[in-house]
Amino acid sequence: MEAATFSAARPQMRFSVSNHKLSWPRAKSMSVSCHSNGELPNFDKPPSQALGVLSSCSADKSIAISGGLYLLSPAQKRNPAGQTFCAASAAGYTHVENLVESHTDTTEDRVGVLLLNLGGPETLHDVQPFLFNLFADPDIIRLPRLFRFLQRPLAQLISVLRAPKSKEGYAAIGGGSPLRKITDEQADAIKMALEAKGMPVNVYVGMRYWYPFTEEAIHQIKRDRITRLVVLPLYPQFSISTTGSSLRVLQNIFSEDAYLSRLPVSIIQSWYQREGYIKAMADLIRKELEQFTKPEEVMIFFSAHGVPVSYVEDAGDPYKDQMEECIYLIMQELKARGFDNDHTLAYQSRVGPVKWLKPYTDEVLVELGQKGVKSLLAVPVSFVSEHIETLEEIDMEYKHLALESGIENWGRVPALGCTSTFITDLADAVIEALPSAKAIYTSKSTSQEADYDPLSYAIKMFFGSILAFVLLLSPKMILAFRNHVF
Ligand SMILES: C=CC1=C(C)c2cc3[nH]c(cc4nc(cc5[nH]c(cc1n2)c(C)c5CCC(=O)O)C(CCC(=O)O)=C4C)c(C)c3C=C
Ligand SMILES: [Fe+2]
Repeated sequence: MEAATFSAARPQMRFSVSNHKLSWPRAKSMSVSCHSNGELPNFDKPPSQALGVLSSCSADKSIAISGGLYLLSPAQKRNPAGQTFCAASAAGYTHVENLVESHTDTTEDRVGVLLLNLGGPETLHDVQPFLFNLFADPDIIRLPRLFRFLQRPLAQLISVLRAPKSKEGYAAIGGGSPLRKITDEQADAIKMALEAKGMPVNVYVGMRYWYPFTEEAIHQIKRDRITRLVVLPLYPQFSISTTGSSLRVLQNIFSEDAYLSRLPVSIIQSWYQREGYIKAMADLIRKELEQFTKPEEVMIFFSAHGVPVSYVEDAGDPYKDQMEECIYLIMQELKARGFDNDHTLAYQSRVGPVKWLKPYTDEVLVELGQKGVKSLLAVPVSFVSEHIETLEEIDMEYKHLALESGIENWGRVPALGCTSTFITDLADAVIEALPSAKAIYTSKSTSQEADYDPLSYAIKMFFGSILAFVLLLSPKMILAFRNHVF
């Protein structure tokens, strides 16, 4: 097994970021190329300030890259084609081989589109290691720098505590997440839509916490000798915890690789304001509204995945603003079509003992029932595919709660999936972003020494685990982890 080969150098690099906005009072059009002059990456800032600036951060990369691989058996480290995609060191560090060291101007143009998504466990057996990968992500559990060495022991502990509740949820939706299958279908549909528009592309799927991992997708991009790349996260709104986290993985891989650092790349950081997406959402809502006997009396209930309040208030996550803007645009579109329904936004799926964005979906449902609302249409607004949060949490838990609280007529808008207006719009987003793809310039470091010392790592793991157990094994914490919190 190889030890880590990360250098502590901070390369200079440049990513191109596209952001296409519709009319919204607070929205500004943006299409920028950001430059980094060796500053540390700052996903703690809104993307307008921080995204597109991808430079190396040695403190984070061991966690971010290895997070996806820890606990996997050698067999699991292979993609379905049987190729080893990353070699994990004893410490869980990864090293992406330099398969292609350079591409020249004479190379034929081969466009790649990299879809980023969260990933989900495919079987119940995958649930705990999937949860480990999620909680080992420093963009999901944000520990102060001093306590970063606790990230992995904490992730281990929390994933074990959370696994039984998660397994129940996945068991209820057929024993695993449908996210991989749906994302693959979306990838095929985007490829076909782009081909139909005269742009042949290879589309890759890179998941953050389960197969196919982002590292695998990048490996394949290198094998295919892609010459221009568009990165398209499948999250309409940007959050540090979703798109930000996946971009951090890319940042870590790209900063270490000669080929990737020269590859022209364009990142579409968010697309909640795109006309095609807004119209596709309005189409789905209209269709479901018309299923009710009295559509005009239905309250449209937008339910978004929450994030901890500290992300928005302390770290400047634009997620909440973008969510509100997105809902404003959807409602404007519905109004233009003659639908003047009441609507509300609440946040679901909170986990852990911290404050999350309010209002909480479960609390609002009860309040609405008490206020006499009789018909309600739930709209999952932060996802574009069905998964545990829609199929189990909304369709089972929230529906049950709503009916119990006095709501009589319940409906739910399906996730966009492969809806043709939506896929066409994503294809357009790729076409629009491609011209601004820019190479990432990096001053490749000559020093390849690893910042990994097995003894100090073992000592930290040992004491960290003890501390984590002492801190976390209070009855209140365990309860928080086991139930809807963690
Ligand atoms: C916009 C989408 C999402 C945000 C923001 C987000 C933040 C976030 N999530 C957790 C913890 C968990 N998320 C889990 C599943 C899950 N999360 C999203 C999307 C967002 N998460 C999706 C699409 C899924 C489902 C994946 C699938 O299996 O299909 C889970 C596991 C399920 C469970 O046990 O409830 C956890 C845990 C945190 C802590 C967080 C922000 C900090
Ligand atoms: Fe989540």
